[in-house]
Amino acid sequence: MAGSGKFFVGGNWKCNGTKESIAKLVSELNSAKLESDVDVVVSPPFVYLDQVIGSISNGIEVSGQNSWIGKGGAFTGEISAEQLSDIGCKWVIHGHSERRHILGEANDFIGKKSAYALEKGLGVIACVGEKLEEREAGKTFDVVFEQLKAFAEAISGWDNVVIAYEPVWAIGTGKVATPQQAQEVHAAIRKWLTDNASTEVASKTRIIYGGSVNGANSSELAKQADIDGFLVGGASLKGAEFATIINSVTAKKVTV
Ligand SMILES: O=C[C@H](O)COP(=O)(O)O
Repeated sequence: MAGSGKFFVGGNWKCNGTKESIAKLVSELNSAKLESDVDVVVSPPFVYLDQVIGSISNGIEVSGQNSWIGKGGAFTGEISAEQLSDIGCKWVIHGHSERRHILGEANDFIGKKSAYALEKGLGVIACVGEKLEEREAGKTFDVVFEQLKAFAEAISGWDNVVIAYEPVWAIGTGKVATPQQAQEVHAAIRKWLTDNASTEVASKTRIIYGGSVNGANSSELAKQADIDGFLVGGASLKGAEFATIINSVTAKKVTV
């Protein structure tokens, strides 16, 4: 079963940029010619969210890169879902491998954060993906399903959730998963959704790929039946290249 949701492309700017470089990137994105049938979301560092929200156009929405597990208060260094919403963010990224593996965020903690953000009206980009040693040990599906289960146990439904499959070995390494490797896991995630949620959820939920996506490989990846878009890191910092990735939806239209 292929996905039926609108193509979705996220740009995760991670901990990059200055006021000046971000103004330039936003201006490139505002003037880019983008296909209309794509949901486009960019995720700047927290300190630049307001700048981007106040200047971005072209139908592009804005996401936080993280949010706190519950209501705000005495949690130094954290940002609450309410605060993201208050300044005009529509989305938040949870479960990114850099937070799982560098900052030690655990499955159940991530699931709870997502549940809270969804309750507060944000869409969640829910990231899953295996490390190289897990892939080599034949554990890719076990790891990914365990991560999905933690989201499923915490949230009350998959509406407003986009699942990002990001194999850790492909992130920022230039080592992209082949279209077949990505398709295999995306199809397995969709089957998991059929078995653990419903056929309708499986069909509607966007499953996007992340890990060294660029303007040269996005079309081949987009042609895969179960790849409904991308979560892009490095290449989303270049306006023209990010536009090429967004517009790779045209490769999808030819094949479906
Ligand atoms: O969130 C985005 C991913 O971590 C991919 O990053 P990358 O495109 O730089 O490999």
